[in-house]
Amino acid sequence: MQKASDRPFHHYFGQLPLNPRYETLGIQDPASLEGAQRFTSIMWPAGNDRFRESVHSFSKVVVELDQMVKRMVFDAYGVGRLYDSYKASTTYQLRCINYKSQLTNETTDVGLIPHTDKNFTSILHQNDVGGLQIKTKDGEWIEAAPSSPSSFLVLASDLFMAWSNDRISACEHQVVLKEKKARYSLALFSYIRDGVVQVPEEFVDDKHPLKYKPFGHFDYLRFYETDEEARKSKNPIKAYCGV
Ligand SMILES: O=C(O)CCC(=O)C(=O)O
Ligand SMILES: [Fe+2]
Repeated sequence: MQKASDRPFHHYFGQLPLNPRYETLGIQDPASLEGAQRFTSIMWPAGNDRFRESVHSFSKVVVELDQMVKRMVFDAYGVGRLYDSYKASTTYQLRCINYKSQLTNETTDVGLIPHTDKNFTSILHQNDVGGLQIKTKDGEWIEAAPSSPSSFLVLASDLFMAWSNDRISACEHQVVLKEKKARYSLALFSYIRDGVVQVPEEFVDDKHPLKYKPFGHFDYLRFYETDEEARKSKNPIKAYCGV
């Protein structure tokens, strides 16, 4: 397998001791023709137009959904003025995820252990094999069953929480594999490519003191990737840049 990205968390993952059934490949900038082409040429040096077209057209639509949701949230929180510059510094990764149906002597139903994502937003789409669960604010796990085959789930991740000075919570989720079939899902992750992530001044006042220092998104990912303690922490983004 060719390592095709120097960005943290943009490469292949699989055979992880905590998540043995989870395996995923990341496609960088999937909504651009160049991004879809770059990945396709790595996997199929002789070309695969159908795959490239599917990645590109799927990602374009899901990126539009991401932008629409974020614009609504920025407007609702009174910081619509920041949306365009935020959008200009956003980059995307599409992760194609496979949960193996069975491993030899495999007994675990763990697909993915409980976590929050380390990006800004995640948009998830799963096949007919369910398993995604979301933790409510009361600490209860609920099934996130799609209402139709074309359902998408938009989750706020660590960056959305830090940027909003904790007004928005990062969504804790996990995958529990109850069926014997293979499970496939697609996750579009958004990242801040340039500059620092900073809490807007509108979110800070006497009642809401600043909770996060300005930080770079990829610096946070590198910290998380290399720091064992950070990965064990209940709230790694607070450990990284909490005030
Ligand atoms: O497979 C899913 O539905 C969720 C994937 C996920 O949470 C992740 O890759 O971070
Ligand atoms: Fe996740």
